Amino acid sequence: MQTEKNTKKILLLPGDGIGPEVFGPVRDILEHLVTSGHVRLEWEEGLIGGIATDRTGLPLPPDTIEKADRCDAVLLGAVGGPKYDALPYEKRPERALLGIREHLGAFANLRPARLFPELAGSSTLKPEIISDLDLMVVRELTGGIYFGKPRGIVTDQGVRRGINTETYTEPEIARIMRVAFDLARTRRKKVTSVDKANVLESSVLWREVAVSVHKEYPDVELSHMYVDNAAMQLVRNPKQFDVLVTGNLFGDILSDEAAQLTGSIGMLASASIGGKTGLYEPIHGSAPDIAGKDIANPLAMILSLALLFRYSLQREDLAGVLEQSVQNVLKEGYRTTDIQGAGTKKIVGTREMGSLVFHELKKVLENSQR
Ligand SMILES: NC(=O)c1ccc[n+]([C@@H]2O[C@H](COP(=O)([O-])OP(=O)(O)OC[C@H]3O[C@@H](n4cnc5c(N)ncnc54)[C@H](O)[C@@H]3O)[C@@H](O)[C@H]2O)c1
Ligand SMILES: CC(C)[C@H](C(=O)O)[C@@H](O)C(=O)O
Ligand SMILES: [Mg+2]
Repeated sequence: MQTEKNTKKILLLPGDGIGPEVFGPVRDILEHLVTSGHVRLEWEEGLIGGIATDRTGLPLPPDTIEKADRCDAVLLGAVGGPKYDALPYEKRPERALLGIREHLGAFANLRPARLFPELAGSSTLKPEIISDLDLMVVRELTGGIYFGKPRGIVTDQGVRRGINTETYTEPEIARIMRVAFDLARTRRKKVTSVDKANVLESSVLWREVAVSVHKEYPDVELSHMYVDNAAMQLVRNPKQFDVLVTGNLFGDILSDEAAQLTGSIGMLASASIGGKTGLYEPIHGSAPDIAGKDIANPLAMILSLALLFRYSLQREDLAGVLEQSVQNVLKEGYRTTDIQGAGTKKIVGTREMGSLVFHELKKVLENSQR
């Protein structure tokens, strides 16, 4: 095990709904890693989303931005909820999420869909379709229709019109392509670029830039797929994919689909990198339908912390320890309700699952020191 020379700092933003619930084990894990001397780390907490609006009037208060700016990485739970759905766009919790991604310059969102073998019987897909699944969705995160202008709702001669703009510049496409090709080099060397180039000019440019950046990566295979076909292929034969690179909106949709291949959306972590500070969050939302019931799956949150160790703190060893701890708990047959299926020995709640992983982590660390 390595130890850190300098103390690193991370910002914890639990957010709304199940966010604070799935965050439960995070502090215990961090505390233990620090007190046992495995990492030199400090953390502070901040407000984001609906809870920030409730307490400060703003979904992304300046205090949160200031804290993020002094940190090496940000770990976020989830934002949003029905209470805030009627707010104007600028005040909505989701706006804060886009705001912090944009502020940090975190343009490359990595969403790894890897099936733990123990969960082959938990997905709604047949085990033979998903066994050994290991694909990476690389989603462009700070551009596209999420940020394009003009946007808004205007009234034209008494008729209301909602407007959003899908727009990508050549440099925006080139940099996300490089992230995808670089990642593919560490994997199975296959990139599938997903677009809608049969209809959208932004996708025509996307494809052209993909082809041109590919010339720097002759050792990586590049193919193109229309997004409607990609959505179908993901459930027909997902193992054909290694790295899928796509724009903001397509990536949002395809990654929820990919999550279900791994058993549940409660399993899929994400890393948003490329800017000054990495942002780590599960891909799921605040799940108002199950919030407060102690049934949410905390594993995507814990696996997001693993990604933080991997990509922002360069601690592959600790990322591996966390992933191993999750796997060991699954191997013992513990499941939250969303991943119950073949191999389940006991259904546990959010808190119990978190504490099982925490105790397993202590064991894995002890064994690694022997
Ligand atoms: N990154 C984020 O903060 C983020 C992401 C997506 C949605 N949202 C927001 O969350 C709110 C709810 O959105 P939604 O319902 O479309 O998406 P959601 O991801 O919150 O929930 C979708 C479904 O998945 C289930 N689910 C989600 N996470 C789970 C977990 N960890 N364990 C078990 N089941 C889980 C939920 O119960 C629900 O049935 C909205 O306000 C939305 O804008 C936030
Ligand atoms: C809540 C929403 C703004 C967000 C997105 O669309 O990026 C979410 O769905 C996600 O996948 O992180
Ligand atoms: Mg989403």
